[in-house]
Amino acid sequence: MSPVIVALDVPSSDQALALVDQLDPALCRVKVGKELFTRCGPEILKALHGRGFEVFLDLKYHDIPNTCAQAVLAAAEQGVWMVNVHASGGRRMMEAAGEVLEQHQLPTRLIAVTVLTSMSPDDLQETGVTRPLQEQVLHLARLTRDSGLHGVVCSAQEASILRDALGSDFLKVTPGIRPADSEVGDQRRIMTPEAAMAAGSTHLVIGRPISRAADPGQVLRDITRLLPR
Ligand SMILES: O=C(O)c1cc(=O)[nH]c(=O)n1[C@@H]1O[C@H](COP(=O)(O)O)[C@@H](O)[C@H]1O
Repeated sequence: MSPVIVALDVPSSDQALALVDQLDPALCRVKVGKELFTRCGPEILKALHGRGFEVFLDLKYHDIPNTCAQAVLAAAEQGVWMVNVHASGGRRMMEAAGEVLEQHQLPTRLIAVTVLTSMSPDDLQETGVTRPLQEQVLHLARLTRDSGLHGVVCSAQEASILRDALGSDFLKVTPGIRPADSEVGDQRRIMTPEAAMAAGSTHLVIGRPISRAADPGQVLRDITRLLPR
């Protein structure tokens, strides 16, 4: 299966479906995030599943353990392939979320966001975290692994450090992917698709470079061609 996950960051179901109709489910999974889900709700998941796509529901839950676990359960019961929480919610929150999936024998992959790829070292410092950014990512990734989750969201710039520390099987889902000629936008820790795979990313989240392209299907095929088989 392809490591590419296309972020469907568009404001309507019609736009999301028009976009995925240009994508081949053999070449990517898709990600539904806060904008699309808040506007369209679970119906969009059904529509994407019906078109043969595996879905990463990216709502980045961060709440008390019970609330977070029940939200993860609600997501998994809709058949999504992957769901995420914020690692900064802590061990008890992550353990509760993992346990509820186990109790219900649901196969959904559960991962945790370490430090958002839009954050620079200065942005992180400003939140009161004083250790270097890569150390904070590693710290939260260890906590995530020790809490029993399947992997993390991090930037590809940290992927090799996490691969060395936590192994290749621990998922490293990396947004902030930018093909050489594309706009950086609000991302701060970026890498090209091929460099990210070489660094140890297991999955590449790609949004605007595909969704805002004149021919999203062609950009996806071009990226796929650059990746190891
Ligand atoms: O959890 C995520 O998917 C996520 C975490 C993170 O640290 N950075 C990040 O960009 N994302 C998501 O990944 C996507 C990146 O989109 P583009 O910047 O358009 O490629 C967006 O949908 C973000 O919400």
